[in-house]
Amino acid sequence: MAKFRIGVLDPIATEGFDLLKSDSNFEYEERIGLKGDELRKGLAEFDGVIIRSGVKITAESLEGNKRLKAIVRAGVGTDNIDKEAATRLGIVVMNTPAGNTLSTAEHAFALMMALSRSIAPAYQSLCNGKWDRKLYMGSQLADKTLGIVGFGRIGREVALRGLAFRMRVIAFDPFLTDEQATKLGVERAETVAEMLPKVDYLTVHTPLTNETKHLVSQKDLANLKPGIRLINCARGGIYDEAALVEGLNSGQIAGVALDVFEEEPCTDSPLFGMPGVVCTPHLGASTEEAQTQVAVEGIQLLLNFFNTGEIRHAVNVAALDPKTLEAIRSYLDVAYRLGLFLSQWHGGSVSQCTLTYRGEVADRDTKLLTNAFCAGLLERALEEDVNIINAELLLRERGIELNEIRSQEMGAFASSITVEVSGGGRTAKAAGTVFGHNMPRLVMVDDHRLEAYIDGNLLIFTHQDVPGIIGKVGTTFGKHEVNIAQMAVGRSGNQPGGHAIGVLNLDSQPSAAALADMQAIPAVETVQTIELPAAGQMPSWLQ
Ligand SMILES: NC(=O)C1=CN([C@@H]2O[C@H](COP(=O)(O)OP(=O)(O)OC[C@H]3O[C@@H](n4cnc5c(N)ncnc54)[C@H](O)[C@@H]3O)[C@@H](O)[C@H]2O)C=CC1
Ligand SMILES: O=C(O)C(=O)COP(=O)(O)O
Repeated sequence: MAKFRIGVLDPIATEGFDLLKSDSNFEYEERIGLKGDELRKGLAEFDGVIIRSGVKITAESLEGNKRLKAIVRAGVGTDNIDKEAATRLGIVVMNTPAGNTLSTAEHAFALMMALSRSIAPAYQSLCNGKWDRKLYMGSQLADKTLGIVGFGRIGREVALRGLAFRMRVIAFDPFLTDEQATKLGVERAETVAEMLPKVDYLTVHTPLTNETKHLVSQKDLANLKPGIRLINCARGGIYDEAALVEGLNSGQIAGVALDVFEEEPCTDSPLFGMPGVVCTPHLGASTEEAQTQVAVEGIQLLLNFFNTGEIRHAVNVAALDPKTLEAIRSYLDVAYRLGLFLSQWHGGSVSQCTLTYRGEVADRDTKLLTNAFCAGLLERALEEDVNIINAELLLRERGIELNEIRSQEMGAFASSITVEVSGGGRTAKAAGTVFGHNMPRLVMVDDHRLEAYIDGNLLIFTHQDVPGIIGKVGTTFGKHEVNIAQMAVGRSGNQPGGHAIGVLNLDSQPSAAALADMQAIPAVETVQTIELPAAGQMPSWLQ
């Protein structure tokens, strides 16, 4: 078997390389600093890549990529990855959310202390041969108020350190409750604006979003407590850098410490060299401990993904651990086959799909099952590869409405998936289940209950439920030397004499002449072939 090829596109710790080398299913190449066309070509040579904040994976760099299946961010922020473009191509994006939490919290705190005691300029003045003790009069942290915006992993660790330094801590995060705040010994603010006039230090620990961009801008300057010190160890752009310069010049702001910048790398800024400013080049996660942890965790994510299909810490798809995958693999297969079946049985343009999960399967991760169905439904229609990562997005992008219903009621089977697709004035319906451990079955077509294999060459014929039909069908295919492996018939409402449907599993594809003879049988109304993968044959993303 060919080895999985991994690209290491930003520097990672040696422990990560050691882990990669220990698995013989993998080979890797280090390619640091790729950009533009070089990056696009490079990305197409790998099955998986691991990155940090250096390389920018844009939509252009992924264009036409048919090989890449996984991008791992050895760290937290995935803002340097165009996740929508990755999702559209069916590439899973995963990160290592906790490996650098402590180091980053410590760095934010280090910056805060450096600001309060003018550590950097005092040392610089010593280096310049001066002994200036008066100029560097500091400010004590104890009894000061620390404002924290973003109370996730890092924000909470910063709070603990603030409390240890006997600071009063006020936090704002839309997910922070009063109860949690009380338990952690902090006060909860309702808004950032409410916090600004109260805090002596403000530190931000959120991603950069539309809501957090320029969270402190020129219009907020007058609302800041005079003499405030601002720290950003999260993402550049959360503070408006121009407003910081203005606030420092007017004296409203006493100090600014930045580890991150609107444009990175940033080697030139009006802030650099201003009194009261200390900056570092994105060093929050740069400790041996954090780098070892994120490199090992990140490589492990890649090994597990390619070896077992496990999806962990994904930012663009639901998680899927090996146990769950094993438990629902057969249902993923049924859902995928129902999609393939219905795209052909409906035959027209679909505008709405409703999936109903009944029985035990309703307690499973139905989002993944729905994705598998979408992959089947789209597979024959689209040029691009469809899998459980991109299928739902591609479906919704085509304006197709998707509904999910879950019911614990079992119906005729312990578990079943029923799907109704409609569009262009036609509605088609099918249901599937799994017999035993891994025998997928089609148990309903439109309103006809039956029990048919859902693999290989299917032939579906609707007919009037009159005696002799089955014999005639058998004779017709015998004449054309097409072997019928299996036949299932379902009646509408299970009453004799009405409309019925027959599903044949054929050993080979019937010729046009065989189909014409079939259509010529009196009482046969419609005849349609449907192509499905052979039993046990699954798409690569399901193996
Ligand atoms: N400087 C560096 O080297 C590093 C920077 N980071 C950055 O630090 C930031 C925080 O990381 P973690 O704490 O690990 O993430 P996290 O996901 O644990 O926490 C983020 C918190 O921000 C909150 N949030 C989101 N929007 C908000 C808003 N509009 N207002 C207030 N709160 C909001 C969320 O509810 C969440 O609690 C991320 O941007 C990450 O990329 C992380 C590691 C290293
Ligand atoms: O984890 C994060 O979000 C970081 O910003 C750390 O960036 P880095 O991996 O040190 O380039």
